[in-house]
Amino acid sequence: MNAIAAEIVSAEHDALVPPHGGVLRDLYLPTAEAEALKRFSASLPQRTLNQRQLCDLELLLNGGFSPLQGFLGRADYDRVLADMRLADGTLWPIPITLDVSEAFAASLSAKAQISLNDTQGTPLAVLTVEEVYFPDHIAEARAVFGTTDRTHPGVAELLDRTGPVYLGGTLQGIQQPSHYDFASLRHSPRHLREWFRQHGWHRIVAFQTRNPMHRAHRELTLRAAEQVGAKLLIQPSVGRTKPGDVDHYTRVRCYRALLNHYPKDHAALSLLPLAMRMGGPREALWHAIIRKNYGASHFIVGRDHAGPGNDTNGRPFYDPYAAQQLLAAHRDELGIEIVPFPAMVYAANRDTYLPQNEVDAKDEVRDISGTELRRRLHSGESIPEWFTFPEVVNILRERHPANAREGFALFFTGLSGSGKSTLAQAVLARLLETGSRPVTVLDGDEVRRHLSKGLGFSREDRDANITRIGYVASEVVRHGGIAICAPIAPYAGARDEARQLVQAHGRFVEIHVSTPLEVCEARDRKGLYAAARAGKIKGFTGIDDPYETPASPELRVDTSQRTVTDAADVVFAWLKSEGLA
Ligand SMILES: Nc1ncnc2c1ncn2[C@@H]1O[C@H](COP(=O)(O)OS(=O)(=O)O)[C@@H](OP(=O)(O)O)[C@H]1O
Ligand SMILES: Nc1ncnc2c1ncn2[C@@H]1O[C@H](COP(=O)(O)OP(=O)(O)O)[C@@H](O)[C@H]1O
Repeated sequence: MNAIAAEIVSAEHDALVPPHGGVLRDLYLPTAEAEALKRFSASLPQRTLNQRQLCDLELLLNGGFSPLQGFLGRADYDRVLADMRLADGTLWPIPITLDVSEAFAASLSAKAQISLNDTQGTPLAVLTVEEVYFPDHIAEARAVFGTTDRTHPGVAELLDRTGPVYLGGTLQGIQQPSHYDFASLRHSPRHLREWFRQHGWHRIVAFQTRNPMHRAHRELTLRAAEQVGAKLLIQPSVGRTKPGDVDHYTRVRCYRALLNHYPKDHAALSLLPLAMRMGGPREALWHAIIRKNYGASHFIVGRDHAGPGNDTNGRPFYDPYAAQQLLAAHRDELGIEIVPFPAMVYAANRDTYLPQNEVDAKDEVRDISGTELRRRLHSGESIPEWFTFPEVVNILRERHPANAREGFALFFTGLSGSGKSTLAQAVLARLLETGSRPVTVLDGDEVRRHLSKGLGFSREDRDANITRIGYVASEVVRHGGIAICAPIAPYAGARDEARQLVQAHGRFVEIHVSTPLEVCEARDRKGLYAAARAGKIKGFTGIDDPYETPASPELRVDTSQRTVTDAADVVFAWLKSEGLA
C-alpha cells in the first residue's frame, strides 16, 4: 500500500475528519535523505524567507495547507483568484505564492532548485522551481481582498512589500523551522490528530483568534462546543497577525490563564504558525480548511471573522456576516461543519452573556470595545470582572503598563538651526525634573559622531541615519524608556519608517520644529547656511536639498514665535494631556 492510500485508510479509521483533498501532506524527507539534501542545499541558490513566507512554508511542509505540495504555479494561482479553487477544482481561497525580485528570478536556470532558509541561514527546504511568472498584484488584491485600498494590511503588503515575480514549484522539507517559544504548545496536524486519537476526541470544534480572549470569548466557545456536542480546540494564530495586535507572547499567557476557566478535559490550546492576510470571508474559508487538516470537525465563525477594520472612508471592508454566508454557501464540499455565532454581549441585568440576537428590549447591554480596553489599560482605569478574568487583566497590564510607565519617542524634525536640539534639551530637563523615567537623547549631531559615523548627506545616507535612529529609539521604547530624537529627517518616507519601528512598542510623537528657513538662516549658528549659499557645501537641506514638510505631525512648534521656555511648555503640556508625562 503506498503512503497516500495508507493515509486515507488511517484517516477513515480514526474517525477524525479526512484532510482537505483527502491526503494529509507531510513534505519532510526521512532523516537520512534530509541530511543529504541539507548538504546539497549549500551549493544551491540561497533564499532567506521573510516572516510571511516562513509561516507559509511551515504550514506547507507539515500539511496544514494540504493538499498543496508547494508554492502555487500559474494555473492554480489564476483559478484561486478567479473562483477560489485550485486548477483541479479543489476549494482553495488564498494564493500561497513565493515572491522574489526580478533580479533573483533572472539569475535562476531552468528547473532550478533553491534553498529556502530562515533568517539565521538555516536551510529548511528545497524548492524545485517549475514555473516563474509575473502576477498582476492589483488584480490579485481585487480578487482576494475585494479592494486596492492600502489601509487594508493584506493589500498594503501585496502592493508595497511583495516581489514582482512568483516562483511555483514543489518542496522537499529538510527540517522544521525552529521555535523556542511555547514549543510544547506547537503541533503539526499529524501530532494534533494523534493527540485527539489518544484522548478519544472525535468531535472537535476549533476556535481561531488573534486577540487576547475575555469572558465573551469563553462564553461563545463554551456555547459553541455544547451546541454541537464537541470538545474545544483553541487554536490562535501566532505567526503574523494584524499590525498593532497584542504580541503573541502576551496573548499565549492570557490563553493559558483562561484555559483554567474551562471544564476540565474539555478544551485544548494549540498554536498555529499562520501568517494572516486579514482577508475576511476568503480568509475564513481558508481558516476552516486549515482546521480541518488539523483534525477539527467543526469551526467557529463569529462576527467579522479575520476582518481588517475600516477602509479609508471609515467603512468596514467586509460585511460582518459575509464570512458566515460564504462558508454556508460552500457547506456541502467544505468537509468541516461551520458553527456560526453572532457577537456575544453582556446583559448586566441578568449578569450573563448572550448572543446579540437573543437580547431583548429590557436588557442592559454592556460591552467594552478593543479601543476602550486599550484606553483603560493606558490610563490605568479599572477593567470590570464581568468583562474579563483578573489573571488576564494582570497579564495585559504587565505588558501594557499605564501610559505614565509606557515607553515613547519624541521625534523632533526640522531644518538645521530650527531649534530641535535646543528644544530637545529643554524638554529633557522637564522630564528629568518631574519624572524618574530613563531618557535617551539621540541628537542629530551627536548621532552622526557615533551611531552614524561615516555616513554623508546623500538621500541614501540620510535614510540610513534615520532608520538607525528609529531602530535605537524603538529598542529604548520597547524597554519602557523615553527616546528623544532630534535629526533634520528631511524625507517623509524615512520618518514614517522610524514611526513604524517605534510604534511596534509604544507611542511615536512627531514634533515638527517649523521655524521658517529665513530665521534658521539668519541664526546660522554654525555658519553652514553661508557656506551652502557660497556653494562650499553641496546638498544642504533647505538650500539645495529638499525638506519634505510633515503632513500630520502630532505637534508643530515654530521657535521664531516663542522663547525656548515657551516652546518647551507647549511640548510638555501636550505630553501631559496625553498622559505621557
Ligand atoms: N548637507 C547638509 N545638509 C544638512 N545638514 C548638514 C549638511 N552637512 C552637514 N550638516 C550638519 O549635519 C546636521 C544634520 O544631520 P542630521 O543627521 O540631523 O541630518 S539628516 O536627518 O540625516 O538629514 C546639521 O546639524 P543641525 O544644524 O543640528 O541640524 C548640520 O550641522
Ligand atoms: N525659541 C527658540 N527655541 C529654540 N532655539 C532658539 C529659540 N530662539 C533662538 N534659538 C536659537 O536657535 C538656535 C537653534 O539651534 P539648534 O537647537 O542647534 O537647532 P537644530 O538642532 O534644529 O539645528 C540656537 O542657537 C538657539 O539658541
